[in-house]
Amino acid sequence: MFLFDWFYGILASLGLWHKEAKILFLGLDNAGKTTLLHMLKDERLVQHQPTQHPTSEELSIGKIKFKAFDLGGHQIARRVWKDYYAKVHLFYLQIHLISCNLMISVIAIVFVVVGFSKCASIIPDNGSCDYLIHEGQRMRMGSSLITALVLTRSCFNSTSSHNTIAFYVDAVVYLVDAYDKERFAESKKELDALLSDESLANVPFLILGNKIDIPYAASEDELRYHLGLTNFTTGKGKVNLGDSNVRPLEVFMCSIVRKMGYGDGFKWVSQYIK
Ligand SMILES: Nc1nc2c(ncn2[C@@H]2O[C@H](COP(=O)(O)OP(=O)(O)OP(=O)(O)O)[C@@H](O)[C@H]2O)c(=O)[nH]1
Ligand SMILES: [Mg+2]
Repeated sequence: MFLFDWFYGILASLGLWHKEAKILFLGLDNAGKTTLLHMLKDERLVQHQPTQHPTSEELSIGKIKFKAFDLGGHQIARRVWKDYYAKVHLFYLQIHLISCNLMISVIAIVFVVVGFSKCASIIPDNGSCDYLIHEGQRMRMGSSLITALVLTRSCFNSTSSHNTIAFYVDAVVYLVDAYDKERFAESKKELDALLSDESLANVPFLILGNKIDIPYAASEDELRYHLGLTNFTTGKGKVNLGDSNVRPLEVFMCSIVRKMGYGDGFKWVSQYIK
């Protein structure tokens, strides 16, 4: 099978069967992310509803495991993109009960439970608790968290520290609808935000200009120009960027429905996945 061959060939040549590569599929709504994911998964062209919730697919071919994350592209969905690549600040909060008024303690505990209910983990440990808080979730905890901390300060002795780790992303595949010229500026804005995010510094970006089967879709040069990439792409084919500290970035035009173009793109990006 053709798709099997090129996919296996790309990943096998890189030794990716030894690890689970994490690739994010990003881009505006209607760009074709889910269509691509399913085309890679089972080579089927399916009409999808707009993606409401992030999904991931383990693409397992032979011994190769490859995890692709399809994050919806509409405006609300874009807010969670960061949760999938941002550096994670782990807040380490150790709380010891030191006193006090039972009523305040109970209220404090309720607020703590509500406020921290979305935390990554809660590990009871001899009367103290450690809370690991995901940076992306921190904002959403809102007032109950603040109230919890204020209350706990009054009846608990707490110490906190935090350190930063990063979720590792191997590559970003950024899809653009090459026919929808009116939305190039919006697409550029989102792309610029991703490219300037320090959590994604040095992560290879494959930009796919999709839907070139539609007459009057933008050409590659046109797309590069509108995305502001004219002088920023790093070259097709095998380009060794090893010691240069330059982020690999390239534009490939494709038509997912016609099964053309994206294979070259994946082949290109795979050389930069360590
Ligand atoms: N003509 C054409 N249409 C395509 C192509 N790829 C995808 N589409 C169509 O574009 C529309 C949107 O595709 P989706 O894969 O749902 O887009 P998405 O990026 O996942 O969108 P959200 O889930 O809203 O973020 C669908 O109607 C697809 O059939 C292509 O190569 N050519
Ligand atoms: Mg989708």
